[in-house]
Amino acid sequence: MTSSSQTHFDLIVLGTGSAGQSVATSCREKGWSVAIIDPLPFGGTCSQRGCDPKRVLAGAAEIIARSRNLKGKGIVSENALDWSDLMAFKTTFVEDIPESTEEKFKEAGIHYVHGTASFTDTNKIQVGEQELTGGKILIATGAKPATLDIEGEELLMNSAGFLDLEKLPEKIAFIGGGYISFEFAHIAAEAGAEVHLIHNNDKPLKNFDPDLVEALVDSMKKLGVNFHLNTKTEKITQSGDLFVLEAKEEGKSLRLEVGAVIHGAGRVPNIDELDLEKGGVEADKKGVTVNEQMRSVSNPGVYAAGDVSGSPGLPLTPIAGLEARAVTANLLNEGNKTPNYTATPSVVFTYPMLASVGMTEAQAKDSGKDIKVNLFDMSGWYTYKRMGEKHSMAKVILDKSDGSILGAHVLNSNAEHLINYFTIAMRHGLTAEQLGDTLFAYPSDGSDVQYLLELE
Ligand SMILES: Cc1cc2nc3c(=O)[nH]c(=O)nc-3n(C[C@H](O)[C@H](O)[C@H](O)COP(=O)(O)OP(=O)(O)OC[C@H]3O[C@@H](n4cnc5c(N)ncnc54)[C@H](O)[C@@H]3O)c2cc1C
Ligand SMILES: NC(=O)c1ccc[n+]([C@@H]2O[C@H](COP(=O)([O-])OP(=O)(O)OC[C@H]3O[C@@H](n4cnc5c(N)ncnc54)[C@H](O)[C@@H]3O)[C@@H](O)[C@H]2O)c1
Repeated sequence: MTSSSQTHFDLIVLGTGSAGQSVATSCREKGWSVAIIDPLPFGGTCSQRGCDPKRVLAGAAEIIARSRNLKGKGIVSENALDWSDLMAFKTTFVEDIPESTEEKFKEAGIHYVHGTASFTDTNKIQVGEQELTGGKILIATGAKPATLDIEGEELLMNSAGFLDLEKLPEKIAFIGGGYISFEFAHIAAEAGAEVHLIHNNDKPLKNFDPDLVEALVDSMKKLGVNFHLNTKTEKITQSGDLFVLEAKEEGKSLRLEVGAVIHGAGRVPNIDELDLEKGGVEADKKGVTVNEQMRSVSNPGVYAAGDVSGSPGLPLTPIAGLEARAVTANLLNEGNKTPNYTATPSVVFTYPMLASVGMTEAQAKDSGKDIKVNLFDMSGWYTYKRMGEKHSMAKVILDKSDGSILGAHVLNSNAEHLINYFTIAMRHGLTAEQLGDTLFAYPSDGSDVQYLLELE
């Protein structure tokens, strides 16, 4: 580790998440002196408070759903989730991360500081009592739950709180109809809670295909999730151990008494504490304003990557990695690397899973291209029938002029795999004919792909 008296570094990194760690370690490997700062236990959101612990819980919920689908078709046992065992299992994935991340920094000779960083000048960072100067500075401070302007908002539990719940409340409400609420609502419902999902308009999961979202909502309603669309939460109060949520659902009063109200209503770039003005760093509500090389448009010594960057990339882990790799290349070679966002896949880890890559049908229609839309209910197809899946759909959008694949949208147990096949094809320019001509093992999810790609 570098001496604690050192105050100048070739690079100062703010944030130890996917983006920050990647740039810090790569630059250090090339001999740069690097400092990294974070106020929270090192390791960032995805591994400790996001994707990874979430998927451990979702994986168990998936087993329950899968066995229910085959009940009476060979499966007899009534499966059930034990929340505290599941949480203990989840903890095994996250508990070592802060220490192992810190150890990694130590071994690499990266100077690390626990604390909240802020700019004091264009190349100066204050953290606690220390002031550090950086040849270059990377802002990789991620995102945080948006402020909702609801009376009693301080009573909301955020996503990290849900992932740490020691006991699952019997009744639980989620505000927002996006990724977090859908994924957590599914887990909570499979674990036996009464679940309410409150969304402020009639389009939950607004960036996904509406036909497939409708089918997912139908599937979750059958599981017992209560959807409150076009609903405005007005007030949250506490009454003993319970929380009272008062809302207007399509003009009518809604009152819910629940054990927890979870914030799933959007995340915003984490910039409020950075004093960006002192650093001469421009930002807006999308995050730090960067050019195509991820460099601040107002301070050439500053870069941003991941959820905090105001780039066109979605706030997802693979994008944090992609942007970090571009920043590293530009720092090390003073080069001109721009992240290639072509075909960014995204999955909502419910069961069935909902996945998407490329254009939606509406975007493809607006593009003026000559398109073919292949929409299939696949629930009767062998792959899904043998697993007793009632909700299985795919929509693939093709460009008739050159046979290229413009978008793919899938709802079923294999959506995470199918979307990756489409992503490979779209990112590397394979046409529908070429993807359809690929040999996939039979019988597998891949062997269905050819039937989704008909151009005539
Ligand atoms: C519940 C949940 C589930 C998710 N699931 C998925 C998923 O399944 N798939 C997927 O692709 N994405 C998922 N995401 C999104 C994914 O976690 C993020 O896109 C990714 O973690 C962003 O990485 P990052 O490095 O930009 O930021 P982060 O990992 O958030 O790291 C930012 C770090 O900066 C630190 N920081 C903040 N302020 C300061 C400061 N002033 N000074 C120094 N450090 C600071 C923070 O403490 C944090 O550790 C999920 C997110 C959530 C919340
Ligand atoms: N599987 C994944 O990849 C995954 C999972 C979780 C989170 N994430 C990332 O985290 C980000 C944040 O997730 P999220 O689910 O909080 O946000 P989101 O942007 O996906 O959805 C939030 C929804 O809440 C609604 N909303 C906003 N204010 C509301 C209010 N007062 N009442 C009711 N509804 C309201 C909005 O209309 C919006 O559709 C995502 O954009 C995503 O990038 C990804």
